[in-house]
Amino acid sequence: MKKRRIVVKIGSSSLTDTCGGLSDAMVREHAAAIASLMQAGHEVVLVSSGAVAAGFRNLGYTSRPGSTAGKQAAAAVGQGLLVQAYTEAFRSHGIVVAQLLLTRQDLMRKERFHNTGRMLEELLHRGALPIVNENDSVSVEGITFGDNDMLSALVAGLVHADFLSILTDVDGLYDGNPNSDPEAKKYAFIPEVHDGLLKQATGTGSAVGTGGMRSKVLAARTAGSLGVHVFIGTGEGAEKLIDIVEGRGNGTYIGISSLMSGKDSKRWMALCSVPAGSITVDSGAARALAGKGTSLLPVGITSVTGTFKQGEVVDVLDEQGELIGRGMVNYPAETVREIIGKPGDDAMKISGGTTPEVIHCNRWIHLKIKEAVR
Ligand SMILES: Nc1ncnc2c1ncn2[C@@H]1O[C@H](COP(=O)(O)OP(=O)(O)O)[C@@H](O)[C@H]1O
Ligand SMILES: N[C@@H](CCC(=O)OP(=O)(O)O)C(=O)O
Repeated sequence: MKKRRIVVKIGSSSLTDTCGGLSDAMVREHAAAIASLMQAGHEVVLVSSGAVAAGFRNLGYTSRPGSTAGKQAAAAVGQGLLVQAYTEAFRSHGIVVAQLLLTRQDLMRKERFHNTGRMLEELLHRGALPIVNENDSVSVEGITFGDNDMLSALVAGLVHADFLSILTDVDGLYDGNPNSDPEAKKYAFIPEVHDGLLKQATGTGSAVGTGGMRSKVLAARTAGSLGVHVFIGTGEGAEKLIDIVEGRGNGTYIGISSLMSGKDSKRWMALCSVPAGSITVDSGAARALAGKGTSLLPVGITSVTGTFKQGEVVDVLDEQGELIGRGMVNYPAETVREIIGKPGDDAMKISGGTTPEVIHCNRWIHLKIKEAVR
């Protein structure tokens, strides 16, 4: 499996109950899921909310405080509790955690932006798990990130992440708030965020969260513009994040339309198959394959690696060696080598086959991940 850089955002509602206070069981479950991702070779940055929700009860509030001073005071208590809980939960997986509290100004100034990026790179390089939150206690009203959904999108852009997984208490984006509208229908895939979606996603959230679904959709739009694909939803158990990254998540995928909206075989080809080799194509073929309904012909192929058999899946690379898609081949590697660059009729004579197509368009998936790959 390709090693990816993944930002995981966990909302307050997925860490605490409505009365406030951290749920150790929830923290441990998230930690186990993140540990599985890291053990699979992925790099992870965690953006975790929960400081205000974890702290308000200890200060005598009966619900999440509304005032700025109340929120700042609750966060000052809760942030320590939050990181302590994560430190202990990750210790059992042998993972060192690092706390990073950011203010809007840290990303607004170019030098501080790059400095923050370099520090995150160093932590990732050392195998640590950065845990990011807004520095609520000192953030100045009016110049905050607004919510951690937007912070997670900006962090994903900052570290050039491939993927942002926003974990929340609802199993995806619906065309209305499912908590108040039982008829609301869920979106499985959304190619890109348009204004209509923003109207359907309200700012009404859980008792402990901020921003509701609207802030997640806005964050997904920002992440998309930074080349990061997004998942919004939920999951259970230690494998939930692996499932999400591999396309089996319980939620909504945004910005991976060509990757995810195909038939099951295409999804498998894109996400789970192990390519048996690769075929490099010239720029004309690369452009054609990006369009709809085009098959790969020998004339566009420039080189072949591996010893794949007929029916196996191969990576298709452009002239720069970037992955542009995957397909199931009609011919084994040795035959493809013989027909490289040949027109269709010649290719069929040489191969003895009934079709000139090396990969038929029905067995091809264009992976629009180029812009998201570091
Ligand atoms: N269109 C929608 N689809 C799904 N959930 C929605 C929608 N509109 C509003 N919501 C609400 O958004 C909530 C999640 O937001 P929030 O409480 O801020 O979560 P978190 O604490 O994880 O950031 C859901 O519990 C749901 O009530
Ligand atoms: N920085 C705040 C989180 C604010 C926020 O966006 O919360 P949420 O909607 O639960 O992700 C905290 O730690 O409480």
